[in-house]
Amino acid sequence: MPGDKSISHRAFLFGGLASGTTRVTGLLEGEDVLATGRAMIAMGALIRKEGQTFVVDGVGNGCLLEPEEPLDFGNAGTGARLTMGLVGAYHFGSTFVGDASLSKRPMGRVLDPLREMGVQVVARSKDRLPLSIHGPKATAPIEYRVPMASAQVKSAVLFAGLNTPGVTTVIEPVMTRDHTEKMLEGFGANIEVETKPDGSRHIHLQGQGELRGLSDFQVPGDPSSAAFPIVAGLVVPGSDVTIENVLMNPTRIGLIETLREMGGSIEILDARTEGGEDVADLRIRHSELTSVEVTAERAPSMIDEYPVLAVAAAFAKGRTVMRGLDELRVKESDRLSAVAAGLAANNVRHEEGADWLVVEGDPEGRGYGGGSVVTHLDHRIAMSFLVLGLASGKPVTIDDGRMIATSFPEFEDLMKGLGGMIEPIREEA
Ligand SMILES: O=C(O)C1=C[C@@H](OP(=O)(O)O)[C@@H](O)[C@H](O)C1
Ligand SMILES: C=C(OP(=O)(O)O)C(=O)O
Repeated sequence: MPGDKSISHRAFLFGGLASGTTRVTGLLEGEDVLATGRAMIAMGALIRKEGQTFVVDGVGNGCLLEPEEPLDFGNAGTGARLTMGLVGAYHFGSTFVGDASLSKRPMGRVLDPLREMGVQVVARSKDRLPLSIHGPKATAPIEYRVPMASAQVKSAVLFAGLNTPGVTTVIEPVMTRDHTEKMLEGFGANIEVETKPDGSRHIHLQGQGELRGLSDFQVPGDPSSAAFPIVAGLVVPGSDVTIENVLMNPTRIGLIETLREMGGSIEILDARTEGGEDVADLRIRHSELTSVEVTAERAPSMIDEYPVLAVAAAFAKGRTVMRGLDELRVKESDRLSAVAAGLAANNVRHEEGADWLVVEGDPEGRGYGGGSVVTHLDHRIAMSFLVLGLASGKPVTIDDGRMIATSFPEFEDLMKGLGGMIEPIREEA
């Protein structure tokens, strides 16, 4: 599996900021993560590759350099938002640009807390890219309650807190992926996490402390990428697939839990801890799936996996109901409507609501396929519908597969290696 995308972004950010050298293995070499690496280089970090290891020489906390050119984050929401937090606490200017998809996504969710800390923002319209930010002489520490379930917002405020005097506190009402907190601790930051009786988490970070590079940082395989061969293995008759080295952090395994509840045969082999994270190998066998109701509480632990869950649901007996999907509307595409449109184009019965989706499955799927899916520059829409095509009666076509390289550059080869028929139709130059 390619390295986890969330952890890979953070490996460049923390490694580039720490003093000393961080050696990272297993990093995802996808376009999104590489954009974050380039941004850190533009601000003074040195990054080189030795064999399979990325060697990152950091600048030291508080010592980033002003970037001379706009920082281009391409398709990468995580990279752009976390870096905005990071540079917001520096008394210099930086400009953020991105592709057509990223330029439509809301940035106000990270800019609002940064403004509270004293950061100036100049955006052409409604806090969308392209935009420029400039930090004050010293940012003011804040206590910030994250208004939506978002690890990116939580992390952006914590990154800003790193170069802010005093204690920055982030309160998250529901737990989201905890990679930033874990890595802050690993890199030596002074951080304390309290879980309150109501389940909310209060994260306190003492600013301006030293971060130290890590001599051996390993990025485990990405469960959000593993989701595609997992669902393919469950829905394609005759499959028996083993996927090695998958991150099993409890904040990331909602899809695996849901598919097991649907009757999916997913065996957890050799569960172990590596570099402070739970990791396992997974054996997946073709299964008869049954519909389930997926509650809104599960959304944060599988937020990027709903498009491919919808594909699994298409082959499950009964009506699968998924609730609490409002955040899907602000991803690389409006994923809720992109999924609904892709299902409609390929004869899968479904209903779309403001923040819910119902998929009515057909385990045989003979009538499925034949449609063309509009991906809207969204890698997960592209990969999900290619998986639908693997088990459908007729082929499924996607309009553009190039974005797959943002998170899973090996996708086509890996799926073909498993026996999947994926044919690129490339236009002659
Ligand atoms: O923090 C992260 O690495 C991510 C958080 C999630 O976004 P939100 O914070 O917007 O939920 C997720 O969708 C994204 O792919 C990666
Ligand atoms: C939402 C995603 O990424 P990002 O927000 O980093 O663009 C994703 O990878 O599914």
